[in-house]
Amino acid sequence: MPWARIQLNDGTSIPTLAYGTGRLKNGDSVVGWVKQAITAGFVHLDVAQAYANEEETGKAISESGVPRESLYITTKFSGRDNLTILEAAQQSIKKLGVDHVDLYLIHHPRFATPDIPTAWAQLEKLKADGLTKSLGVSNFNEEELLAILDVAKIKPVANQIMVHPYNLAAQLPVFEFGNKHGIVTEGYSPLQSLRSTPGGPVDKPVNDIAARLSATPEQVLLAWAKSKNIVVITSSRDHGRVVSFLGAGDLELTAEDIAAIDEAGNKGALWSRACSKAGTVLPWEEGKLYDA
Ligand SMILES: NC(=O)C1=CN([C@@H]2O[C@H](COP(=O)(O)OP(=O)(O)OC[C@H]3O[C@@H](n4cnc5c(N)ncnc54)[C@H](OP(=O)(O)O)[C@@H]3O)[C@@H](O)[C@H]2O)C=CC1
Repeated sequence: MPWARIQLNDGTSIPTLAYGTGRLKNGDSVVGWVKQAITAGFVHLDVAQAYANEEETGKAISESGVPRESLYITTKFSGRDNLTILEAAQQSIKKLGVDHVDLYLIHHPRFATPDIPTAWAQLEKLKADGLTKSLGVSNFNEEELLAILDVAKIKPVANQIMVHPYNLAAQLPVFEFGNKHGIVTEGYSPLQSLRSTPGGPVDKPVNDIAARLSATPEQVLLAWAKSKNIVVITSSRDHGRVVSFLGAGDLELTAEDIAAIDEAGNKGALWSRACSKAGTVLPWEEGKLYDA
């Protein structure tokens, strides 16, 4: 099954692969990178006020020639420029050159000011005013999600959190809480192990599976994330990678493949924690990735 869409609790659906603009800097190049992703076939764009490239993303959307209604656009309130949630959403929409976004997230609970219930009520107003189709959050834990569910007239559809093999176990409680309450998990930084921890325990199963399936390690990691029934949020400036990420939706990992990556990820996380307690730094630990 290629990258499909999954149903959200408000009756809309979301494409399960997204192209994120978080690492895209340098003005004009951003337009080219985002356009390249849209032209290759990415239909879901993940942007944020904090990434400071909504305008370039908007330009890429318009230059791509792909109709707005074929795209799924997420942006986030990141507490920048002393704007209220309403002002920030209006500004983002204007910069993106659209009349509404598909999903609006609170980027981090620390931006839910003065408190989570008040911020959530402001998000609900955005939906009532037609500025966004769906509402969600990012980097929220179970307690913070509960603070919304306790008051929500409209439930969050998604919680965007970091998901890669080394932190899956640490993220499972919030992931399962989401499942229980109909909140889809979006997983960002699926390629973290390749980027910042080369040589870690996950590499061997990932490389073995990639060789067997004539795939790249990146594709295997994306297929692994997909197997968890989450929305996968990745990115690349490289045309070949962009195309290969789209193709990763067709990779068929076996239950054994998935279990081997899970196991190596857990082992890596545990090993990392034990070593950091003992004061040893492993080569693949550089970058302090293990947010577990
Ligand atoms: N809500 C939140 O708080 C956060 C949300 N996000 C969202 O998720 C998106 C994706 O996050 P990101 O961490 O970039 O996702 P990934 O883990 O998928 O990493 C993508 C990056 O990895 C690089 N890469 C790919 N393959 C390799 C390799 N083999 N070796 C080294 N580097 C490689 C790519 O570089 P290249 O361009 O050269 O191909 C690209 O910059 C962000 O853009 C943002 O939209 C991210 C972080 C936090």
